[in-house]
Amino acid sequence: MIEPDLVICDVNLATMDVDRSDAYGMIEQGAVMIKDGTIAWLGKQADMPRFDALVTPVHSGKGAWLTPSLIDCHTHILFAGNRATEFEQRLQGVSYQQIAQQGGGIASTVRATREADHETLFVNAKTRLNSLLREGVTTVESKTGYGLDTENELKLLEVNTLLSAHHPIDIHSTFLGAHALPPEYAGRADEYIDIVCNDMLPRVAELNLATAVDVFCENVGFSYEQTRRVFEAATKLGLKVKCHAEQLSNQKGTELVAEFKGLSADHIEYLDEAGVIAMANAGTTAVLLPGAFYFLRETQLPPIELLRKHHVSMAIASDFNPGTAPLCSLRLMLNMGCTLFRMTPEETLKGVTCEAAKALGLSDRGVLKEGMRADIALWDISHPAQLSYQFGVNDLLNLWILGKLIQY
Ligand SMILES: O=C(O)CC[C@@H]1NC(=O)NC1=O
Ligand SMILES: [Fe+3]
Repeated sequence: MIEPDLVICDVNLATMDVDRSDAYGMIEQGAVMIKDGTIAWLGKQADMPRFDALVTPVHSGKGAWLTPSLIDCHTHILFAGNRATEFEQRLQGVSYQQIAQQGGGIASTVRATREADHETLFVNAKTRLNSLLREGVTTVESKTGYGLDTENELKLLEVNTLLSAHHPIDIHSTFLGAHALPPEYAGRADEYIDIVCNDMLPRVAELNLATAVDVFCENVGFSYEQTRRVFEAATKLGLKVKCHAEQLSNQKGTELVAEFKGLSADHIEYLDEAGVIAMANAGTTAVLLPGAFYFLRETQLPPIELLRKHHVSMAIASDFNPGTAPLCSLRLMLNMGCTLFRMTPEETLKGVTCEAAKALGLSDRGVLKEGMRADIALWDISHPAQLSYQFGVNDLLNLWILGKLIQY
């Protein structure tokens, strides 16, 4: 007999377990038993093992739907200031280039972030995490990238450590020192990459402040060769790599991150079939970011059919950032994944659960399965497709992290 800490019954399960033949890994009229923060048993309620109902808390879902809680595998929540005035300028026809020449764009967020202390950055990020928590998000990847010098990039990683200790959401840190060229290195990109590789990365690894390293490989970011240098330095230090790749053009960043068996290639609107095949061969996950596509009014769609053809995992994330995706909602991304990218509701729900876990190199979450973390969401819906179909409806009934009920 199992002695669970909690039993959740009278529910329908969208397990997202690809080993189950039904869509969404569906189990109707199911139940879940939780022990020590993990799933001890799940299945048809009629098959549930005996337990002592007198001592075990039982939560009836009253026929609602249970899924793995959601994972936002690509965010830039660590920053100060905002770019609302730029938003106005762009609506009046001022181009990105003109704004950047005026010292706007990423540079303006870098100035504000460098001036901000730990507390300001913590409070800013906490507010954004609370918004995601209310949508059922319990794991978030948080990138650096607005410090752009050793002191400030480490400051951002220290804030991530504080957030993980003081917020229920599980934070995974990615170092993105190669996000943009800081103004003091204008025209000297190779020298800045020297600093990233020889000063920042060793400190990040020594202090164990990040689990992955990302680079913005783009004609307005860093070159293929500069990206390779960062990946080589990261790999030597035992850090996994991922890449903002093919967002605005094809710089072959995806093939490069695949060469390093990287975790993910992110954005990939301009990806070609050679890049998709490289991802398939390397097991690299595609991270699709419909929020930036929408906010930039991009017209080049990512190659969804090619990703399907070559069985490349597809995750979806918010890319929340002040410049190209000031949209702090993973549920909105579920809807945009279908509406803009023509993905199926099952693909988008996989994109924020099991595939998002894969994009972060995590194998302990994102699926309702025995042995997995009991990170679970209960929804007031009559079918899992409703999670991408409807937006803005308060349909989250309950949220558990490691089997503990979360107030949000
Ligand atoms: O504009 C910003 O602040 C970030 C832009 C953001 N960063 C990146 O690598 N791609 C993006 O869209
Ligand atoms: Fe991004």
